[in-house]
Amino acid sequence: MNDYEQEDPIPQGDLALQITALPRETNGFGDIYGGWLVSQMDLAGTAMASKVAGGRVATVAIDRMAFLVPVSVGAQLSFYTQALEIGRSSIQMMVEVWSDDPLSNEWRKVTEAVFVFVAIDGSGRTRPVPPRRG
Ligand SMILES: CCCCCCCCCCCCCCCC(=O)SCCNC(=O)CCNC(=O)[C@H](O)C(C)(C)COP(=O)(O)OP(=O)(O)OC[C@H]1O[C@@H](n2cnc3c(N)ncnc32)[C@H](O)[C@@H]1OP(=O)(O)O
Repeated sequence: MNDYEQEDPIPQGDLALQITALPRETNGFGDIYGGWLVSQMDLAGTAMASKVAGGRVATVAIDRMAFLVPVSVGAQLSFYTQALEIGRSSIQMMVEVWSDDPLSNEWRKVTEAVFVFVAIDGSGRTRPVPPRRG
C-alpha cells in the first residue's frame, strides 16, 4: 500500500469549502480538470491558513499532490483542511478533497496535497504567525 491509498475512509480536518463540479470545468475527456481542482484547494487552504495567520498569506509551495480518482461532472466536492505544522511564518496545511458522486452514490477521497502558506504583511514581507490562543 502506498502513502496515498486510503487506510481510513474518513476526511481529516475541518470542512473549508463545498462546491459542485460543473461541465465548464472539464478537460477534453469530460473529466473535471485537475488544475481547477488545485485552484479550489488553494482557495480552501488559503481561507483556513489566513485564520491561523491572522491575516494575509501567500502560497509558497504545493507538496505531495496526488490525484487518486477522476471527478465526474455533478459531483459534490468537499474540501477539508488540517494544519500539520506551524513554523515561524509558515503553515503546512493538508488539503483533502472528497467527492459525493450523485450518479454512483459514492463518497470517496479524490485528491490530497500539502500546501505551504506563509504569513505576509501588507508589503508582501514575511511576518511571524501569531501564537495560538487557548
Ligand atoms: C493537472 C494538474 C495541473 C496543475 C497545474 C495547474 C495549476 C492551476 C492553478 C493552480 C493554482 C495554484 C494556486 C496558486 C496560488 C497562488 O497563486 S498564491 C500566489 C503565488 N504565490 C506568491 O506569489 C508567493 C511568492 N513568494 C514570495 O513572495 C516569497 O517566497 C515569500 C512568500 C514572501 C516568502 O519569502 P522567502 O524569502 O521565501 O521567505 P523565507 O523567510 O525564506 O521563508 C518563509 C517561510 O517559508 C518557508 N518556505 C519557503 N519556501 C518554501 C518551500 N519551497 N517549501 C516549504 N517551505 C518553504 C520557509 O521555510 C519559512 O518558514 P518558517 O521557518 O518562517 O516557518
